Amino acid sequence: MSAGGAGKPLLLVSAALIEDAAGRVLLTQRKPRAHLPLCWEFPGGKVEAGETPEAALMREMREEVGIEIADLKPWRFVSHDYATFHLLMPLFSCRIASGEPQALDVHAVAWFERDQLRALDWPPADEPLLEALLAQ
Ligand SMILES: Nc1nc2c([nH]c(=O)n2[C@H]2C[C@H](O)[C@@H](COP(=O)(O)OP(=O)(O)OP(=O)(O)O)O2)c(=O)[nH]1
Repeated sequence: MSAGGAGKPLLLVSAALIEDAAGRVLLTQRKPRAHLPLCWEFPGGKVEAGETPEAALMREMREEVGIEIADLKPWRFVSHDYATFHLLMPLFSCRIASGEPQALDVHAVAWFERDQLRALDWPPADEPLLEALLAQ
């Protein structure tokens, strides 16, 4: 990670840490032609102009996986330098208030056991989040 990066756009993305009663984690898989193709990641997306990070996450969860979320609490964030932009991504812990996750605008959606998480392909920015999650 670099502390420089002058001139690169800052991208603000909100993401969700959603666990079920058994401790499984809900992840989405990126599309084959997206940046970081087919990586598994915390569901979420870009915060649009005029939106709060929380409102953006609620919208993205509706659009991408068809669920309503509640009890959003800031959990961790990452600040990661990608080649063409700098990512600032708050990860909110939250719960599903209604709906069953479906792959509406993602390649796939699935629940994973904690011991399955390390074997997945993740975006590089997510490494510290994964470690924090597995450490708790
Ligand atoms: N949702 C999410 N994005 C992540 C994670 N880790 C990570 O590096 N990213 C990056 C990948 C993308 O470059 C960026 C999210 O942008 P995106 O293009 O997928 O967001 P979006 O859903 O708003 O997409 P779009 O409407 O522009 O197609 O953040 C993560 O855990 N979850």
